[in-house]
Amino acid sequence: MQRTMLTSRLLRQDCTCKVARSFRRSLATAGNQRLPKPFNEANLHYAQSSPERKGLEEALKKLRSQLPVSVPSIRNGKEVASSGSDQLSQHMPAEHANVLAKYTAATKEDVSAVIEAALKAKQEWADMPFFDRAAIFLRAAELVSSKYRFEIMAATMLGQGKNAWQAEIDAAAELADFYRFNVSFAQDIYDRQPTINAPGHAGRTDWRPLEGFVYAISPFNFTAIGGNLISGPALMGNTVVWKPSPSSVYASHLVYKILLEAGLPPNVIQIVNGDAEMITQTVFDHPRFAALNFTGSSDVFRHLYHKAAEGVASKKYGDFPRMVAETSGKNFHLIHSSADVSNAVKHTMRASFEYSGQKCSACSRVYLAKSQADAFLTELKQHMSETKMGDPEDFKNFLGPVINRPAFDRVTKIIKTANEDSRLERIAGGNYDDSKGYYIEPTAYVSNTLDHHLFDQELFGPVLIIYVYEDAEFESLLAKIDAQGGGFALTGSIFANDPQAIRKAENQLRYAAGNFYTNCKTTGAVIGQQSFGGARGSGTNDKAGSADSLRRFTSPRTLKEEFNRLDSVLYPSNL
Ligand SMILES: NC(=O)c1ccc[n+]([C@@H]2O[C@H](COP(=O)([O-])OP(=O)(O)OC[C@H]3O[C@@H](n4cnc5c(N)ncnc54)[C@H](O)[C@@H]3O)[C@@H](O)[C@H]2O)c1
Ligand SMILES: N[C@@H](CCC=O)C(=O)O
Repeated sequence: MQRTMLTSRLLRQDCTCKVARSFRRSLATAGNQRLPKPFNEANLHYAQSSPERKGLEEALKKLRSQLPVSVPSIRNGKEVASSGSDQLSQHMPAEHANVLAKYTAATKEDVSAVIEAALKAKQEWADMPFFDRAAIFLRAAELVSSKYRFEIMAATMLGQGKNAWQAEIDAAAELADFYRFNVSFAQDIYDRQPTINAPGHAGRTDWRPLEGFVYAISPFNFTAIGGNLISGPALMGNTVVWKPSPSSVYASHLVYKILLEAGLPPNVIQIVNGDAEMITQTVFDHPRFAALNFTGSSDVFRHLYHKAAEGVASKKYGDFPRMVAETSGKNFHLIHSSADVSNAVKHTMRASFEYSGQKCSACSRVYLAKSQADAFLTELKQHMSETKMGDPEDFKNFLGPVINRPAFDRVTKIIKTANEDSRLERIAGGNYDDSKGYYIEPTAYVSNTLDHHLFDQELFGPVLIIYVYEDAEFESLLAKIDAQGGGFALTGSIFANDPQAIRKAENQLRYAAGNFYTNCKTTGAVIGQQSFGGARGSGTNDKAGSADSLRRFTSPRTLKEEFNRLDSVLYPSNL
């Protein structure tokens, strides 16, 4: 009897608590909520004896002491230990004999189960108030920029071969920026509501998530890009299946772990590693495949577009899947006769050789005015001979290795062929060494002709090709710059002090770059300041780091309600 009374008291209490909780929730959600204004994470500088350098060194030491780390698969929010014969490894580009991480390849059955789990998780996630969804990503931004800053940077340095500065601007700052700014971009979209209603009418827009699941595929070269490809669609209420690059498995796992710690419910985002073709085929065979969010090379995207188009043609999918992609570039610096040469050289050094040219935005073709050529080339050669290359953990090194064996073989083959090419004069670099890591010297050639295939090929390594033009040919050159570049149109810069030259370049190169810069380099777009992406062969130009990109992961529903009744079938003109 006593027990029954106690139980019913507890039940009543529980009930009261639930009511109180739901009352609090309804109080908390009454009124329009304004999320905090986003801000760019301030960069730490890692100067000698700085606390951040010490913190990073400790994180690197700790990670080294744990190698190889085991990356578990996470299913239903729980870790499944790596095991069995389907084990794969992520090697370190600076020490290719060493394994950074071991992980398990997903089977076809795993991928199917992950898709079903994503579809199951979807309703509850989409129903969660936006404020609560956003709070998870804002919390994650804080975890990235504080508790996990050095850990995720260390993973990016050892795994993807970035030095401290490159890891800082990517895995710490840009990742936190993506989370904070995406929240504000999502808010902008939800705020888009009809502003005009006829008397007695009310209209609304319901920014629905897509009907189905989103598939995200990320490249190796930016830890932050993976974080963005998944967080944008998820913020808009979608669930996401994520296939990271095999060369960034460990850093991607940390990105995911941080999101789970920040409160992301199980299965809202799930990682599948392994055979890219099989995983993608399994995804594309599913009728609820709703969107691809891809960053990587143009050729891979073309292949994926083709596959998805086959599914569209055979009416496999409920919706026309959204295809969102940021891909390759063949980016240019155009140096005008009025340019500040020394400034142009320094920007070119950074744009072409930072992170060994492995940025989609890297400058890999330069058009140089003849009157500036001596000064430009002399200073460029000097910087190239002084620049230090080596272990990314050594803070003095400006550039490190390229990512893996295929990248090393591809770029060194380009160099070997170029070294033999009588149309090209090698002005610096040209050596390479893969005895320990995949190291390629910063290399530059001056071409005596504009009609060289190196002006049309994405190199994705520390190799630059330069053409010296007659100052008087500036205007006719613009058409050539526009026409070459391998059909890509990602980033480009003009260096000039003559406003007419800047205006002409800006106008005539309107479609040659999605991000066009004046007197600064082609790399280094900052989230919230320069949204990023290009058209032509460089992608769908939905602009990473903008509301436009998040908008692609919604399917708006228009609602209208009338408050008056209709009194007649006939129009006034019928009477
Ligand atoms: N425009 C941008 O914002 C941007 C940013 C970063 C990188 N990139 C581009 O990415 C490339 C470098 O990155 P990468 O080497 O990781 O590119 P990649 O195209 O080789 O790989 C990108 C992703 O696609 C996957 N993939 C490869 N083949 C596949 C297939 N057949 N089916 C399904 N998935 C497949 C990879 O596993 C990886 O996850 C460069 O071309 C660079 O310009 C572009
Ligand atoms: N958004 C980066 C490039 C990302 C591609 O690799 C930049 O602007 O440099």
